[in-house]
Formats: sequence, C-alpha cells, structure tokens
Amino acid sequence: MDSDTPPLIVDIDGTLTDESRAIDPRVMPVLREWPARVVIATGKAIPFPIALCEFLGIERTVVAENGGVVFVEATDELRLEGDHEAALAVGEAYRDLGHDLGFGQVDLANRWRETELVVSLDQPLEPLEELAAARGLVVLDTGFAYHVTDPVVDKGTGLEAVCAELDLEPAEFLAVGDSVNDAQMFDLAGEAVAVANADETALERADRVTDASYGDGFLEAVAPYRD
Ligand SMILES: O=C(O)COP(=O)(O)O
Ligand SMILES: [Mg+2]
Repeated sequence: MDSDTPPLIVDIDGTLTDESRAIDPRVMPVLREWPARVVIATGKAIPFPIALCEFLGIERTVVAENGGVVFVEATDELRLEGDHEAALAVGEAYRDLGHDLGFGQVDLANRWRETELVVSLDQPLEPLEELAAARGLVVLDTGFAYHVTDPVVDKGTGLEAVCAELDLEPAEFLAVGDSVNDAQMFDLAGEAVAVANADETALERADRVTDASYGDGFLEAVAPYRD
C-alpha cells in the first residue's frame, strides 16, 4: 500500500462477516493497517461499530443505523438524524396488530438504537411497510433485518457528514458493501465494490463486483490497493 491508497468506507454484515454475522478474522489486519481513513458504515446500532473500531485499535469514525447516527472521534462530533418517534410508533402499531419485532424481550437489536427500528426477517413485511409508509418512513431489507428508517438519512448522507468533519470528499473513497442500504454510499464513492453475495440493488449500483463472497470478497475488493 502507498500514499495513493484511498480512504475506505466499509459495511459490516455480509461484507466483513459471513452469513451468520461472524467476522472474518482476516479482514482485521487489513482494516488495522489501512494507511488512509477507515469509516465503518452499518445498519447496526452504534455500540457495534464503535466496539469494532476499539477492538481493531483504529480511530472511531462511524456511520450507524443506516446514516441516522454519525460519530467522528477526530472532531468529537455525534450527529443524530431521523424521526425516531415515528419509528417507535411503527413498532408499537405493529405489535398492536399482534406481530412481534422478533428479537425477544431484551432485544439487543433495538436496545441502543437512537433513530430507527429493526424487525426480524421472520416477521411479516407487508404490515410493517404499510405502517412505515403512513409515517413517511421506509423499510430496508438488508438480508439481516428489516430496518424502519427515515429516508432523510442513508449511508450516503452519513458519508457526507463524515467528510464535512474531516475535510474529505466522498468521491475520494473506496466503498465496499453488500446490500440495498449501501446503495447511496456507492453512488457517492469514487469506487464502489459489491461483494459477490450482494443483493440486486448493490450489484447494480457498484462499479465492480468481486468474484468472491463475504470476507473473501472484501479482501478481493481491496487487493488492488494492497499489492
Ligand atoms: O444491520 C443490518 O441489518 C445490516 O448491517 P450492515 O449495514 O452492517 O450490513
Ligand atoms: Mg451489509
């Protein structure tokens, strides 16, 4: 790697992990040693990408909740955006219809969420979409959960917010991801790479698609910058 290595914005689930959400340990030294800025951009709530950065020993620069939450350690900036009240109201109405969010009583998927709501993929989608639309929200199926999200934010607006803090341009970035929630960051990045297991939207919006899936796909995506 040399000084021409672009800053990197990377998704977690399906890109750094396998289908069971287990991280591929081979991605860790790559992220740790990346010579430019690394941004972790995820649909997960902020404790997960923050913990990932901490355990990797890299600076905490994070887009969480599909852009609803942005944290930039370098400038001590935390930005929350999106109608959380509306997302919670969707959850309540969904339960009133006899459905369940599907993550049990403790619900670690929603516990630390500050702007959106997630529902397990084994729960019915249609009523969720109807309730979300009635409140101006959208439902994103990432392949790992249904996200009830405010369309004013996405990983693209998150990338823009990070760039505004760090005096970078989205077009400088290499982006790697696997699903519909990566589409807007793909559109803004200078180079967008989808791993082979990516969904249709991510495949369409990518500049390059790897032959390999999951962690192997990520390693293939960044290989040109590591040779
Ligand atoms: O939380 C999800 O459903 C997906 O998370 P990801 O954006 O890191 O892939
Ligand atoms: Mg993903």
